[in-house]
Amino acid sequence: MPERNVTRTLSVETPSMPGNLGKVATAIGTVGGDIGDITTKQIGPFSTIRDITVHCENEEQLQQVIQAIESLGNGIYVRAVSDDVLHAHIGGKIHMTKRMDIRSLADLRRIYTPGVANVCQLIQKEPEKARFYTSIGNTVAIVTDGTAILGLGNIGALAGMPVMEGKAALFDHFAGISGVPILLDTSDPDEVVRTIKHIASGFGGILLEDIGSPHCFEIEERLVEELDIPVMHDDQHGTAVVTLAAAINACKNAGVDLQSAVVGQIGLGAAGLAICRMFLAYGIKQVYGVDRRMEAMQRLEAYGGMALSSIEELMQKCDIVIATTGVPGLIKPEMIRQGQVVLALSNPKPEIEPEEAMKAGAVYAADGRSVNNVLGFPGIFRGALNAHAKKISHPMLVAAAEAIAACTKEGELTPHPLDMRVHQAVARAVEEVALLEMQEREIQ
Ligand SMILES: NC(=O)c1ccc[n+]([C@@H]2O[C@H](COP(=O)([O-])OP(=O)(O)OC[C@H]3O[C@@H](n4cnc5c(N)ncnc54)[C@H](O)[C@@H]3O)[C@@H](O)[C@H]2O)c1
Ligand SMILES: O=C(O)C[C@H](O)C(=O)O
Ligand SMILES: [Mg+2]
Repeated sequence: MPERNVTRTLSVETPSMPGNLGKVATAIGTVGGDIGDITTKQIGPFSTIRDITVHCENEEQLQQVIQAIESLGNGIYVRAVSDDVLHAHIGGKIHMTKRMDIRSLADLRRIYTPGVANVCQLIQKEPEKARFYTSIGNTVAIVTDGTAILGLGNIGALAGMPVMEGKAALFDHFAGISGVPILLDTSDPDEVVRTIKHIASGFGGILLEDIGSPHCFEIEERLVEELDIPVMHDDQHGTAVVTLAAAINACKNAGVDLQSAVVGQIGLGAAGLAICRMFLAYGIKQVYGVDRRMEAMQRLEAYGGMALSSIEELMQKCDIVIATTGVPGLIKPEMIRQGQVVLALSNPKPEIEPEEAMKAGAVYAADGRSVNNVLGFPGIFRGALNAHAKKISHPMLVAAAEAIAACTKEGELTPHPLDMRVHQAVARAVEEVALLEMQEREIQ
């Protein structure tokens, strides 16, 4: 099945006569369009209007679909073409809402002045009570500087807002956490760290999102060190957790020992380097990497990985290949080695389509839609917030990866992202490890 990146809803008018819908459907299929939903909007004595959702490989094919319908003639034509994805974004995807009714003046005085003043003074005297009497303990800032929005590059924080709103929607849905997008107009580590520290008291945690490398490393390290709430760069550790889960399952399914597998990472930016560090810390001995930037390769070597000089060499050498470069089509089918596991994780388009990799001989192949950090970050923060953890430690991340792996159906690499049990299992596993770590620290 070819990749279908363009989805549009066509408003199609036909004379109200049996057979016309069939003609339209055949016209769409003849040029390769794939029909999704069909909704009848209006049936009149003379004409019928239907919304037909069509998935196409590209814009060119969409135009062919429209032409094919129009060329049917006899009163059949396309009235309008609309973009459902764009439509779904009108007004944004999130909204902050109240948690109680405001029906009477008594309600008003209880939740607002004068009642609220007492609560303020209580928190002034005992700041730790803010976690109990405000939403802070359940609110996470989703912070971006817009420098690595998906694989679209440095498009700015404002253009990245739809992604941040998406992450906030996922936080709410999968973990009941309020995510608040924060857009920064600076990438300077000093300024980013200073800004986040100035706003941190209003949040129970900080999720750094789509902040490019190498400045993301310094920003995260400093914030983890200087703040006493969980801070995690999703593109680094959220991705590493889910990739480790996929690798655990790939090896289990193939009857291979993960620790002795040869792993290759193409692209050693935020996601790629964190994946290598996670794999090395998990005990995998041979982790190779390539990047077009020398300093990224040096960073890999500093963590115990091995740099290679070309993608071709890496593809020859490795049993499991992971790519996070943001470059669609970077892996050519002829580079695939028989029996390889290929995880091409760049969004919105992978380095190679999974179907193409499988056709070329891969034993397992996945892209960034199925191996996606959505499986990790909601549960990781839920667990950390539940435990009142001050940091997200490596063992907490490993526990998350193992929980994701354990929730996966036999023969697959990752679980279904909409399966609530996965997010609950991740939260439980992370909370347990966090509480254990806190107990151990108290004993010492
Ligand atoms: N599936 C997921 O959950 C997930 C999570 C995070 C990131 N990603 C994807 O990974 C990609 C990278 O994200 P990032 O945050 O790591 O960005 P980044 O900018 O930090 O890293 C990209 C790295 O790829 C390298 N690179 C680019 N082109 C290359 C080439 N031709 N050959 C070798 N190296 C090359 C760059 O030098 C850089 O080091 C994006 O497309 C993003 O969508 C996916
Ligand atoms: O946003 C996603 O879908 C995953 C990831 O955070 C990315 O940047 O690609
Ligand atoms: Mg991201």
